Amino acid sequence: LGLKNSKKDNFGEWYSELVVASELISYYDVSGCYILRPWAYAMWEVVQGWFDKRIKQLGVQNSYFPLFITEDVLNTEKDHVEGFAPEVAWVTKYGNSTMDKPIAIRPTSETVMYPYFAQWIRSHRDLPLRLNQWTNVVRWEFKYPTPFIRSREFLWQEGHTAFATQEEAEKEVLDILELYRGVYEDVLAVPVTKGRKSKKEQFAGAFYTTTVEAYIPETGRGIQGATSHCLGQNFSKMFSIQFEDDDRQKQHVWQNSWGLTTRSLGVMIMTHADDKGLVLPPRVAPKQVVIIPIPKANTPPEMVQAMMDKVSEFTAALEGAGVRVVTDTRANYTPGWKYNHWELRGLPLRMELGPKDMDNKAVVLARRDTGAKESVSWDDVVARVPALLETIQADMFAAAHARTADCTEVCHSFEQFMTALSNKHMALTPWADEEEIEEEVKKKSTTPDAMGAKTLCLPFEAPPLPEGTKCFYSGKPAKNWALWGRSY
Ligand SMILES: O=C(C[C@H]1NCCC[C@H]1O)Cn1cnc2c(c1=O)CCCC2
Ligand SMILES: [Mg+2]
Repeated sequence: LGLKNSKKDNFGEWYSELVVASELISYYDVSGCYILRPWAYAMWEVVQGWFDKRIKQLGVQNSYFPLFITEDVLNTEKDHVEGFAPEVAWVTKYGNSTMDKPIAIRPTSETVMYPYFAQWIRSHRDLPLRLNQWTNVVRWEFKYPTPFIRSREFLWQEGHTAFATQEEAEKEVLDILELYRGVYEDVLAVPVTKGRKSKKEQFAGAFYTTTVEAYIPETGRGIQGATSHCLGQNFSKMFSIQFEDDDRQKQHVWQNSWGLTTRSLGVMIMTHADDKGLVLPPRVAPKQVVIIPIPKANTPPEMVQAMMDKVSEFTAALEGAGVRVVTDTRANYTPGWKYNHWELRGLPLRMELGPKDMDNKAVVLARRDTGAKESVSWDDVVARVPALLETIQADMFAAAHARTADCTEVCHSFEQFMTALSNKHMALTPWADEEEIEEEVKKKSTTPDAMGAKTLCLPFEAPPLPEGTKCFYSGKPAKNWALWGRSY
């Protein structure tokens, strides 16, 4: 029952125990792979539903491309793949036979899709082409696997779009990035920073990469939430994806690709969960209210029946109001046991209905995020519950935002930078925007028990940069601001 061994200050153990005890995850016998149990999958479906609805409003269509990639097609784009080659998983056998050529399992689908983009796109009338797919991908990662955060197979969506002009492509990059901000801040109640990745940190195949970055205060590590890349014409030149413009001139299309994964659920869990278990933001909670009748030993049978009728009545009324309800009327468990059970699973609200409440024609609502309890008369329940759920959503975001805001220090020297890291904070610094600086800082900030810091992003919203401001590290004229941190 509940979390036996660890508290959130013992973060790694706490997280691993929590995701299993709350029945989100089961460990699987292929290392780095996890089972997403219904409580987790239901949350992924909420994220999918929210994002899918909005990309369709933008004109994106879903499709499905094969899982397998031939070797020569995967290698079409040498430098985009060679850095990642060790992570690619291959099929070499079927039955007792050996494939004459091994086939790769998709780690991402640029090379799967783009030969067909080249076939389908002939004229500017075929543009824009905007496809998305909801799939699994496999990357044989060597870094420490962590449920949701890093696994060898994960679920994601990958958007792949093609436009006639740079302007259209660049506008979409930011439209999608705004949707990713919405997934994190409006659904998962997780604050993120929008920005561009540095040349060193960006996807090698991209023209530039934009990102939403989250932060885990307990570990002092940043984490990439989702990416929206402008690919420019890099891939269209490689795959000869051309269209004829009005003057019958052949032009290479401008492309984007963008992805969000099940990692988003792990970030939400790490951000909000506590020592009693999950704390789910109402918008992502598979169930938002658990109704628990509490008959006493001496409660007359007719009142017990009245209680149960009330439970059914509130369930129907709240579901009619769009609230996701579960009831716990199991006779063989104590109220305390039930409270633990549903707190561990993170339900935002508990509705208690005891004999006193029956006499007062009221219920008690208990918030999971603050523990606050309030008595609500029966007539007000159907109005109060949705309103309280919205309040909980907003309060959870505000609390997480406050925690993260305290975790960023503006630094003008390497000493201040190292102090920020030792405080498990992120460092926002003016810098000369040179890759050598990132390499040196990463080396110098690596300690025996902590990895080096890297640039998480160049934030779109940054302080002013007055003429003459110096790079925190090199002392050279600063070109822009960078947000640095240790990261996942
Ligand atoms: O996946 C991308 C780019 C792009 N893929 C589509 C979704 C958005 C965005 O992440 C980058 N990338 C990361 N990781 C790998 C590859 C890779 O291209 C290819 C080989 C295996 C590992
Ligand atoms: Mg990777």
